[in-house]
Amino acid sequence: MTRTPKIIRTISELRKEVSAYRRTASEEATVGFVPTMGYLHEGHASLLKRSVSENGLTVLSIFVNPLQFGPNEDLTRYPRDEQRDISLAANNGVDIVFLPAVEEMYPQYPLLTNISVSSVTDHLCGASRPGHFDGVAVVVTKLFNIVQPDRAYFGLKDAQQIAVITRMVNDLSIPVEIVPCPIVREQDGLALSSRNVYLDAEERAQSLALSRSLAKAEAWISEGASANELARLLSDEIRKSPSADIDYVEIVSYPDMQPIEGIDPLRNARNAILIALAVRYGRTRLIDNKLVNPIEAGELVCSAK
Ligand SMILES: Nc1ncnc2c1ncn2[C@@H]1O[C@H](COP(=O)(O)OP(=O)(O)OP(=O)(O)O)[C@@H](O)[C@H]1O
Ligand SMILES: CC(C)(CO)[C@@H](O)C(=O)[O-]
Ligand code: BAL
Repeated sequence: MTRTPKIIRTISELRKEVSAYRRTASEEATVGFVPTMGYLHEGHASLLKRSVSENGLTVLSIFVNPLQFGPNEDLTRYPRDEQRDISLAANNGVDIVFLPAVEEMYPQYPLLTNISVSSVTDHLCGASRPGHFDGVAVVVTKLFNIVQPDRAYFGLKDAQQIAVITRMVNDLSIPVEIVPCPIVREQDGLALSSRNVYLDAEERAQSLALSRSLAKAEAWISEGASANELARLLSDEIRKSPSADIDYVEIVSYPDMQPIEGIDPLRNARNAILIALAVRYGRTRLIDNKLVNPIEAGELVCSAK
């Protein structure tokens, strides 16, 4: 569905548009929201399509949030292409693209307010990117306050992010339903990510080690691997790509994100388990994951509102 979206850069104008929609639309009409950092790809498009199919109004935000980048991370070189993003939004039926400048979002910088979700951030990206999820929690809360959506759509590629946001929304009674959406992959298995553009041809070829190792995980679990053995098998498989620099390979419960203890072999687990990877190729850090027993995970993570 093609539609020319409204391009909005200020909080006040965005609020005005969404209120006008709510005033004129029927009572059951809902607002769907897809927060992103732009440089959109088919993973983002899948979230937009889902929102457009489930809501009367879909708002896409594009904002590279400085609060969630560490001092040595890629904030300044993060890929951007506003015109291409607006075309992708139009091709997917988005009604409003919200494109605030940093000064619009954070007129008083640095902020004096922080939101810190504990425990679910102890491992994986929470441990390897200190402060990252505080920055995500602040910007997502701020965006929720601006857009006031009924539903917000997030990709399971960032599974820990969904766990953090769902817990925050439940803890703080933020009135929004969090909708987790499946990981979209290239045909050869690489999870789509804006950062894939950083990879040179050799790194791109080697990066298949992430999805290849995850594809083997189910067989290793059926064969009786424990969590530690599975982590070792995955790491050995990833290291077959010689430039891989493993940040983490972790097996945790989902969505509480705690190391698996007392379940051996892992195939005896009845609750959802997340197998999560972060691997560097040169200057590019890639993440990927696989949910085991995902039906339980779906029930657990969809509980907000
Ligand atoms: N391959 C994918 N499949 C499904 N959803 C995705 C995929 N990649 C990103 N998303 C989701 O899109 C939303 C916005 O993510 P973001 O703009 O950071 O894109 P990204 O490709 O993950 O970027 P990055 O390379 O910075 O990790 C998040 O909810 C994220 O989980
Ligand atoms: C949710 C988000 C847009 C917040 O900046 C970001 O973390 C992302 O793109 O996943
Ligand atoms: N999708 C994750 C955003 C980040 O890496 O900062």
